[in-house]
Amino acid sequence: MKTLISPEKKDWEALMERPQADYETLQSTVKEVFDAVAQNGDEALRDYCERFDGVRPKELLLPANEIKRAEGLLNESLKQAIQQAYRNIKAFHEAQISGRTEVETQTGVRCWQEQRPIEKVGLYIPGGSAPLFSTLLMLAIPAKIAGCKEIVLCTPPSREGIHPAILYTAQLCGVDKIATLGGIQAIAALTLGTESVPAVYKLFGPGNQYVTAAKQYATRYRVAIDMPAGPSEVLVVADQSVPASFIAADLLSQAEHGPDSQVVLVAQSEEILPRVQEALAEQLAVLPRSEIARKALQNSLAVVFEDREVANEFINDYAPEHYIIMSEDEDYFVDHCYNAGSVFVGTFSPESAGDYASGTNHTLPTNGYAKQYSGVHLNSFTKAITFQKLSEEGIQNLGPAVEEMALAEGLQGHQQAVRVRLNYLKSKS
Ligand SMILES: NC(=O)c1ccc[n+]([C@@H]2O[C@H](COP(=O)([O-])OP(=O)(O)OC[C@H]3O[C@@H](n4cnc5c(N)ncnc54)[C@H](O)[C@@H]3O)[C@@H](O)[C@H]2O)c1
Ligand SMILES: N[C@H](CO)Cc1c[nH]c[nH+]1
Ligand SMILES: [Zn+2]
Repeated sequence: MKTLISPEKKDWEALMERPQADYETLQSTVKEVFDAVAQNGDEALRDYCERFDGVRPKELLLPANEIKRAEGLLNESLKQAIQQAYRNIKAFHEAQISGRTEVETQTGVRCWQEQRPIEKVGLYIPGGSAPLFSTLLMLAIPAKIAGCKEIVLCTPPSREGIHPAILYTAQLCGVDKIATLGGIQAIAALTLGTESVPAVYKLFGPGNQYVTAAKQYATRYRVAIDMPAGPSEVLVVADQSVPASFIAADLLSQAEHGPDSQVVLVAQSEEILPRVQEALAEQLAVLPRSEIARKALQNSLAVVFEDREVANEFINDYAPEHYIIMSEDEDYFVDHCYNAGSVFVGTFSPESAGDYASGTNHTLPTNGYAKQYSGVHLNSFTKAITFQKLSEEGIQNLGPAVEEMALAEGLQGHQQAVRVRLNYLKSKS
């Protein structure tokens, strides 16, 4: 980890940079795959599966009996854990159901807004380096609560097929359309539609830089995306009261996701650093994914700011995907947090709790996009539609103002739509 003591503000921008693959190479690969899928459908999907994942699936959509079979392959304690997570995530997302907003803006003019589901959605479940069945809970549960009609799931195939925990979770959530597709080709299939894979209206889910670039590219085809949810990251702010082993474990929990993950420690005192370095070394020595985590740590950062206001400004500028606050200044940092995907407050709130089972969603904006995007939530799966109904009295009350404004914009057709009604009502009375 690169260590800096009170870096000056002019140097912050460089510190905010996340590890990035070469943009031009990414874009040209994404375009190549989209063009091929547009032209050759399923056949192109099989070709790219073979090239990027080393398998050529015969059936791109999994048959229902294979999905059912997974239940028998999972041990009981894992099933219980998944069910516990399911209940918490469902409870938290059900609580987000927002009713209809209705206002009579003036007499006879009634306006209301309701959430209606996005009918067709595509869920991407990462599976390149770990089978993230937890992501399936995070996406399928709110999609179901929202009432989405068609839910299509894509996840990368391996020689052993799809991991049984992904299939079990899909069945638990009531998702039965599963395509064995990963990476750019999965996103292209869900965007363009092929013989086997239906096109959807909105794409959800995290992924590596290929997946994220493909989702951003997909928006040119009239498909929406949840947000750029790329390589995982965490920022921990800590003071000297926190056990170094907690800080190290939290940093490693995200560093182990991939070599392009980034973790940041904002220490409120320099004295913390050697203790954290020691704890990191100790924990890395026994971490099965230590090679990946070590690479991520090379792109990572420890900064010291003794002044909590400066620390807070740095944190909001960095806009972390996950933000862990372990400090006696907890209330200050919570109250002054403006840019973060999800916040973990206090010494006993490890980020892993939110990754799996506390109830919040783990599909979150990375790479500084927490400045403008929220993580996935229930209304990511809905659209707010507005309605209005004007009574005779309502059009009489509102009409003259609309006419006046339409004329001032030089739009007589608009004025006419009001005038014919007002004339009609006048002739009736
Ligand atoms: N932000 C979030 O909310 C969030 C949540 C969970 C996971 N994540 C991140 O998701 C990522 C998962 O990545 P992953 O790689 O394990 O799985 P993945 O499923 O995202 O990507 C695997 C796919 O990448 C494609 N690919 C690999 N190398 C390629 C190449 N050279 N050219 C073209 N395509 C290639 C392959 O098709 C493969 O199927 C991690 O970075 C993790 O940190 C983020
Ligand atoms: N930390 C990831 C989000 O960035 C989510 C995850 C799934 N499994 C483990 N972690
Ligand atoms: Zn994680």
